[in-house]
Amino acid sequence: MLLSLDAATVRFGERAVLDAVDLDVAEHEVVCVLGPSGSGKSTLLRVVAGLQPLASGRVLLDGLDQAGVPAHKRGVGLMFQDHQLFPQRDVAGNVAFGLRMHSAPKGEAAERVRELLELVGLPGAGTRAVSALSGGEQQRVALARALAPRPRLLMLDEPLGQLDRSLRERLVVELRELFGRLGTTVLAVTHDQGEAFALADRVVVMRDGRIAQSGTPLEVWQRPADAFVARFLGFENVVPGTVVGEAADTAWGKVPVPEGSAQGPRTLLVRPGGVRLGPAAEGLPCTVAARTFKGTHVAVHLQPEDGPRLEAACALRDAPEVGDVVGVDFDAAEIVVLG
Ligand SMILES: Nc1ncnc2c1ncn2[C@@H]1O[C@H](COP(=O)(O)OP(=O)(O)OP(=O)(O)O)[C@@H](O)[C@H]1O
Repeated sequence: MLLSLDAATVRFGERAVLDAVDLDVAEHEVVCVLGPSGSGKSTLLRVVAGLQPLASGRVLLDGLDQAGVPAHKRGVGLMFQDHQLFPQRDVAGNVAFGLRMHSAPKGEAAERVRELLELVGLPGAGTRAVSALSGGEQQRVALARALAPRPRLLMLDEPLGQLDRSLRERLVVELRELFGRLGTTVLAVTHDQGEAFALADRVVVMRDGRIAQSGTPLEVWQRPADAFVARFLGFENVVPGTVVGEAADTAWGKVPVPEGSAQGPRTLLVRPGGVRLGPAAEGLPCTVAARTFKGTHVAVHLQPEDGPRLEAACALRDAPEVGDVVGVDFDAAEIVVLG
C-alpha cells in the first residue's frame, strides 16, 4: 500500500474531528474523499501531509510510519483550494518553485517546467504573469507546480472549487486522463459528488470524522451504505419500512423490494427512476406539487394524501403538469434496502 491510515485520530478539544479512520490507497489509485462541510476531509489531508499531528493512530507511506517525519520529507504534494500562486513570480517561476525546493540544476529545471506546462495544457505560458491568467489557467499552473517534484502521492483539496461549472466539468475529465497517463496516485477531497464520481477510482464518503462508505463510484451510487450517504448523494426518496418477503410496508403503502433483501424494520431508498406514474385510479394517488427541468429528464415532486413527498424522474415528453393527479407504482429493481 502506498498510503495507509491506521485508526488515525485527531481531536480539537473533546471533539474527534478524525475518529479512528482506517484508509488504504494503492499505488496508481485515484481516491476521492467526499463529505459535507466539517466532516474532516481537509484534516485527513493535513494529517497525511504532516501538517496536523495525530492524537493517536498512524500514517504509513510505503509501509513506513510517518510519526516524526516532517512535511517536506514525506514526498507528498499538496494542492489547496485557493491555489496560492505567488503573484510576483511568472508562470514558470511558480512551477519551478516546487523544483527549486529540491535543488534541481537550472537547465534541467527549465526543461521540466516546459514539459509540465505542456502537460497541463499551457504550452509556452512560462513568461506570463500569474495575475493575467483566468481561474482555470491558474488552476493548471497550481497543478503543474504540485506535480513538478514528482510526488509519490498527490493530494488535492477542492481542486476545482472556485471554478464555474462547465470549466470544472472539462477540467475533471482532463485531470482523470492526466493522472491515468502519469500513473499518479491521488488523494483528493471535494464536497461535490459529481466531481468525485468523475475523477475517482474509489470514493470515500465521510461523516463526522468517520468513513461512512468506501467503494467504486458505481458501488456507492448503486448501493449507498445508509440513509446518510443516500441523502448526501441527493436521493430524496428515503423512507422507513418493514420488509417482509419481497415487499415493504412504508408511508407510501406496499413497496416491492429486490429478492433476497434484508428483512424487518429497515430504511428504503427508492430511486426516482423506479417511481412509475400511471392513471390516478391505479396505485398510490399523488398530486404533482412541482416539476424541475433537469436537462435529460424532469424531476416530478409528488404529494401523496399521507406521507412524505416522492420524487419521480420522467421523460421530458411524459411529465405531468403541476396539479395533475397520478397513480404511482414502484419498480423493485430501483429500490435499495439500506443498511
Ligand atoms: N485548528 C482547529 N481548531 C479547532 N477546530 C478545528 C480546527 N481545524 C478544523 N477544525 C474543525 O474540525 C472539523 C473538520 O474540519 P475540516 O476542515 O477537516 O472539514 P472539511 O470536511 O474539510 O470541511 P470543508 O468542506 O468545510 O472544508 C470542523 O468542524 C472544523 O471546525
